[in-house]
Amino acid sequence: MDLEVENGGIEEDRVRVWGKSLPVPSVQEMVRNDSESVPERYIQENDNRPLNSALCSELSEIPVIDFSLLINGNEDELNKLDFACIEWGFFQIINHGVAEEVLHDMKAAVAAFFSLSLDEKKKYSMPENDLQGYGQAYVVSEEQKLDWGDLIFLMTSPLEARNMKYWPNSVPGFKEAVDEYSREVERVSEEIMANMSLLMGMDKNGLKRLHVVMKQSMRMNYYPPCSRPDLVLGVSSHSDGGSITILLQDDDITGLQIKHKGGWLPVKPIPNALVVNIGDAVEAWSNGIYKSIEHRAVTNANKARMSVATFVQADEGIEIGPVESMMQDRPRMYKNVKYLDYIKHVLGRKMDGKAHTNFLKLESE
Ligand SMILES: O=C(O)CCC(=O)C(=O)O
Ligand SMILES: [Fe+2]
Repeated sequence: MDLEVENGGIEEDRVRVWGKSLPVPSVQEMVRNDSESVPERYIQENDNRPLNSALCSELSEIPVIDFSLLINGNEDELNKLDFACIEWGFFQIINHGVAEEVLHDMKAAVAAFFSLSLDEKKKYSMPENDLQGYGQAYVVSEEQKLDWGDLIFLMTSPLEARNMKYWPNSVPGFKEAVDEYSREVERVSEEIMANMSLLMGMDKNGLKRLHVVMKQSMRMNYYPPCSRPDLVLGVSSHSDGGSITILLQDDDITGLQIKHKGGWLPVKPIPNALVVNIGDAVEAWSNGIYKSIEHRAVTNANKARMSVATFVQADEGIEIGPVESMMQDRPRMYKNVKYLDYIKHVLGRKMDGKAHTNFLKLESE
């Protein structure tokens, strides 16, 4: 089906690949009406069920980076960041300077949105030809397994990328809370990328320059409790296609799991910390030294969980591939491709219900 869109060029392409999602029921509403049933469409194939896939044999925690030490040029902390990006692809940051109140207001804004009536939430529904709004992403067939969660996806930066018709103005303080959090996450993500740039043999602005435009979007997730958490996934396994992702999650409910040493490892929340992970673009720029790790979210029988994933992404018009400084003593492992083509590839596979592959990798050809 060809979509009629008014935007030209890249925007049109993006809408074309992104905009095919079928409408699906709200999981939150389903659970409100009947908290026991788990419809067939949500029951994962055997191998993907939370308890059937191997858990990581090590009982370890992802690295914790002290952001205040990092930005003050502490050498040990910089080395810790390097280790985290190489061995884990995931870490938590503490002492990041984002005020507790800002984190609290952001979570409260998301909670307030999801507590609106269904009719009210539907005013911000994601239409077929857009990726922004309230709903579920990448649903293309009646057979496809569905995630046990609802979401609202918003472009947050640059300002001209925002489409305010999807911003729930019936939630008092929503815009202010997102604005403030967005600015803070931008500061934090720029500092992290500045330090990664140094580690990758560039100057501090290396990664920022490669982005041309630093784009930021937020996926706000709401996972209702599930009577059979052993059968469903809040978000099925994926890696993030952007540069880095910053995740804000509930302090007291574990849901995120990451692939580590061949098994799934739960990430235990640290109150007021932020979880950071490497996306496919940084993996490619770093020539595969930094890893974009598969992750998923599981549910539980008792409590709803919320999270906000903030994606930092480069302009779709750029070309991505390993930077020179990462190919000095290592052969090229990734090819150069237009970032837009990469996004199309990733989304195309999602739309076809296929497993994710990082087609930038030369060995995977
Ligand atoms: O909710 C979570 O813990 C993970 C969310 C996530 O991976 C995403 O939105 O990309
Ligand atoms: Fe993710």
